[in-house]
Amino acid sequence: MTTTDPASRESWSGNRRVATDSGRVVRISGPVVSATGLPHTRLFDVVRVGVEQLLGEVIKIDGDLVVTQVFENTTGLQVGEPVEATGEPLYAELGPGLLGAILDGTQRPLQNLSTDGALYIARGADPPRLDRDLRWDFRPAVDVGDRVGPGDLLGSVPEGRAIEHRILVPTGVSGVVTSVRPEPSTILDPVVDVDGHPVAMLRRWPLRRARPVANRLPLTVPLITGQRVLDLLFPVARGGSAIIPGGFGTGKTVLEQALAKFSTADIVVYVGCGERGNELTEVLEEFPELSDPRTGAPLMERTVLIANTSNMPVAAREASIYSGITIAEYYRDQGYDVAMMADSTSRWGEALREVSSRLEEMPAEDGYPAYLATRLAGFYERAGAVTCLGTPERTGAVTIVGAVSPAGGDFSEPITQNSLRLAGCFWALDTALSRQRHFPAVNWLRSFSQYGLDEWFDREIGSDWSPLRRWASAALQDEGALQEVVSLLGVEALAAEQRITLRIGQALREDLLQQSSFDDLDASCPPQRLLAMLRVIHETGAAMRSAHQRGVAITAITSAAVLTELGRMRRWPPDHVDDSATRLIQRIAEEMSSL
Ligand SMILES: Nc1ncnc2c1ncn2[C@@H]1O[C@H](COP(=O)(O)OP(=O)(O)OP(=O)(O)O)[C@@H](O)[C@H]1O
Repeated sequence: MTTTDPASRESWSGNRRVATDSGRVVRISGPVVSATGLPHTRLFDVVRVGVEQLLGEVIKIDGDLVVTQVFENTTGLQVGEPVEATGEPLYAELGPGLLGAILDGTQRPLQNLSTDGALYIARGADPPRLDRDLRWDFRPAVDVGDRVGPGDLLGSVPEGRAIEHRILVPTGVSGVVTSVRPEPSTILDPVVDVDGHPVAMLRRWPLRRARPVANRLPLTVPLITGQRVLDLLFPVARGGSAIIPGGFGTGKTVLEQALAKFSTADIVVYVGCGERGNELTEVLEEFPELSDPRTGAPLMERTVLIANTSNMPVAAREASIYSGITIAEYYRDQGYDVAMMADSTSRWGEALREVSSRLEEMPAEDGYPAYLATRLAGFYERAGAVTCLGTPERTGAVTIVGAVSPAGGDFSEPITQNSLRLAGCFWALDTALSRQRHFPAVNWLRSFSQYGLDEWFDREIGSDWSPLRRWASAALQDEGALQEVVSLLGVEALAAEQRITLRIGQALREDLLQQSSFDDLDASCPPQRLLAMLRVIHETGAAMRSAHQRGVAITAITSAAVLTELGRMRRWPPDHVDDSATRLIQRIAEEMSSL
């Protein structure tokens, strides 16, 4: 067996928290703690700070002064207390047992949820990130004598009902399989020997480094979100990225949660970053109750929740983002389609700003550090659809959806602007729409998607998808322009043809784009149903125009009682949408011709 760097070996075989260096605290400024006496310590090495052994990470080295950010509350910490360096960067522990977990930013299991909405974990606690005692039914995929290399499939264990957890050969390991143990094993038990060296199921990956892949693939398949406004007008690619900027209360969290529940990803990693404790407790209480709309099994069986509330130390927000994306990459490498939701990336940016100001760095725009753009880019660039390393050949994807909370809903602020340049979709939430209770409050004039997915939709859903999508988009734009005229001059100023456009725009907005996340029947809409609804609205426009050409008065056309039927499309029985659409198109045509 060959291993590259033994210090970064991924195959874990025991707890080896060894202090390589030991110094003293000389300065404390909130989460930023400086120490001396750590001459061998490197940037981003993990440190244990104070007598309570608080978890931290080196973020700056200035001569013999080592500056760290501490992921736990530093209240009570005193100058002179010891600081130990471990000589290792921050790692994620990866292996069976991750799915269904509820973790803090540094991947510690969060067990105690209090009733007042706060989440507690004892300071300095260093529990195993994954259960060391649980036995998993390892099913080998290799035989003695097989030659294996990084990323090759060694075997799998069932994790929940939906996911087969694939155990891969760690990076840096290659050779011939010399023994296989097809038996119930803990994550630390060797399951395969390669050239006589044991390989267990647990992996350790540094959080800040993207994982190697064989190949990045073009993004040609959508991640179906179940949200009509997104799938129709601003679809996100599987392996792409999207941001949801929106002012206070515009529906970012509700939308992120809807995506976590209903998108077509195999696995969801949901990171609640710096949001209010009660909001996150709601998520933590609600998710375990939910069942997977696809399999009926508990949704948590394919979900990992990372919670980092606003009352937790700011530095841990960064760790929660990196933990989330590393877990997402881990399942991607197994060949899964993973979606990572981050709510909210602004709170991470604010944490960077706070730490940077305590470091007395030169601030850039709005007080954010000059490296804000690079940090955000490093995160969004970890999205992608890839051919994974190793055999059998498999593809996987990580799609990132990041909420952004600009103060006062002002999209010109640095986090929105920097994220906008990086993400392929911009789903702009609009305060005016949310005040009108138009949800999801995605503004169809300001949002965009850069992914060309028409070909997929035309092939897989219906060949009229892309023409109808273009028609709907143009109709909404035209209606927007006409609304301005109406607000100045009144509806009477419009020609009959324009009043039909106005009514069709209204149908698109109210009967198609609006979708309540709290309506069990309508919270998620498959694309086939969406297309059927769109066809009906399109045909309604045609029927109204032909009535107008026959000389029917415009007020009779736009106020025809049958138009209220459009509002009932969302209640169609799921199995008969095409029949329901055909019947409604016929009925509207008949009623329009009887006017
Ligand atoms: N898709 C939706 N369907 C129905 N109601 C919605 C939807 N989205 C948002 N709402 C309503 O808007 C409220 C606020 O939504 P949410 O908490 O997601 O906003 P937010 O942007 O995350 O807020 P904050 O800025 O506080 O983080 C919800 O409690 C709900 O009443």
